[in-house]
Amino acid sequence: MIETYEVAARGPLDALLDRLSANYRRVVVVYDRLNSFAVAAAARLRNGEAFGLQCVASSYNIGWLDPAHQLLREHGVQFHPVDACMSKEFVEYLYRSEQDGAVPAGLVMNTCQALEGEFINEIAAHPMFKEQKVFAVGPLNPLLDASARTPGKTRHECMDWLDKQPPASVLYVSFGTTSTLLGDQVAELAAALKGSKQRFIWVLRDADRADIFADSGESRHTELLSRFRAETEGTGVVITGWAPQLEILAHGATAAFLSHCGWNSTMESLSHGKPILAWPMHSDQPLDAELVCKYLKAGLLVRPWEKHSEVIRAAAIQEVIEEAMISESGMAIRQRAKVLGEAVRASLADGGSSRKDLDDFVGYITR
Ligand SMILES: O=c1ccn([C@@H]2O[C@H](COP(=O)(O)OP(=O)(O)O[C@H]3O[C@H](CO)[C@@H](O)[C@H](O)[C@H]3O)[C@@H](O)[C@H]2O)c(=O)[nH]1
Repeated sequence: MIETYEVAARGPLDALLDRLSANYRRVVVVYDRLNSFAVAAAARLRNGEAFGLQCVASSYNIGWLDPAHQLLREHGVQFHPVDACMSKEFVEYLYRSEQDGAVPAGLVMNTCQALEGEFINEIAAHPMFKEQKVFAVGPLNPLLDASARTPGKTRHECMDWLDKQPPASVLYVSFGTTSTLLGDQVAELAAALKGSKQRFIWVLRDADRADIFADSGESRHTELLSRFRAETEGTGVVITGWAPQLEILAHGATAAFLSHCGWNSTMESLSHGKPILAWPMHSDQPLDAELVCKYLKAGLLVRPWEKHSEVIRAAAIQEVIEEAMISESGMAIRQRAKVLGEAVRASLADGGSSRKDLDDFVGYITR
């Protein structure tokens, strides 16, 4: 399917770049690294250059290049073989696009020194990237303040509920846009949330198909949901549509995030100082979970990758929720995430490393 998209996208991209190239001194193409065909499209122009936008962790790059890299080993961070975490077709596509020969001018990465300094510096010095400029400009997500009101926008009703909860008391649960939990696993997670007696917001959605804003979890779980909502009324909220994730993570009542560890969710959570209960599903997520829990020490593993084909029982999930929300070790992890959150924010402020890299990037492309 991705090949079909690529074939269809090449023509319109070439046409757009030709138009821009004729009218501007320089054309800079910032492309998602999955769209590496954009490198050749930029190279065709007399005045074009391409920068890969890296939407995954730079430690994932390191693991991809050398799964037994010292930086990973030193911290007990495990890089699981890529073909154990992704479909064979997708891995083949990634290798093919890596080998198509075209080299971009550089990389713009959604990460920052405060979280991944050692890995970023290692990438910048790596022979594979030595001809390229590397800029770590993350987080790319907006940083919201704790009152979490986006001016001019209608607030999601869960935010009014969150306003009424005590500070740092709510667990936010979401698995991003590409995962669907088995019915049995949904039931176990529901039992764990109820059993833990902790406040929660649970985004129960299936993987996106066409419309990302569509309600995608309600119908499959009607029976369970009506019972669960009645049993947990006042303690939690279930959302089956699109949740205002950033606002929830920024809110002062939110204590922690039970997450699949997609890189955007990981950055969004840490940049708002919230620890992660890590439940990786596929791709880069197992490494992100290891990075957060073992390297950054700002999370707890709910499900180690080795158990990804098993249904995790309620008791095991509940144990991790309780550890994160009410134990002393959980408090230490929450405190660590808070400190990291402040460091991430400082990266974007005047004098911060991401601010400098962004200024350098803009300086370079406008030279
Ligand atoms: O109800 C929802 C669900 C999601 N989001 C947002 O959607 C994004 C989800 O991104 P991410 O956490 O990275 O998860 P995925 O959608 O699963 O991301 C895919 O792409 C990422 C890289 O871009 C990879 O790291 C992941 O493994 C891959 O699954 C985030 O910005 C969330 O804030 C919402 O705002 N509301």
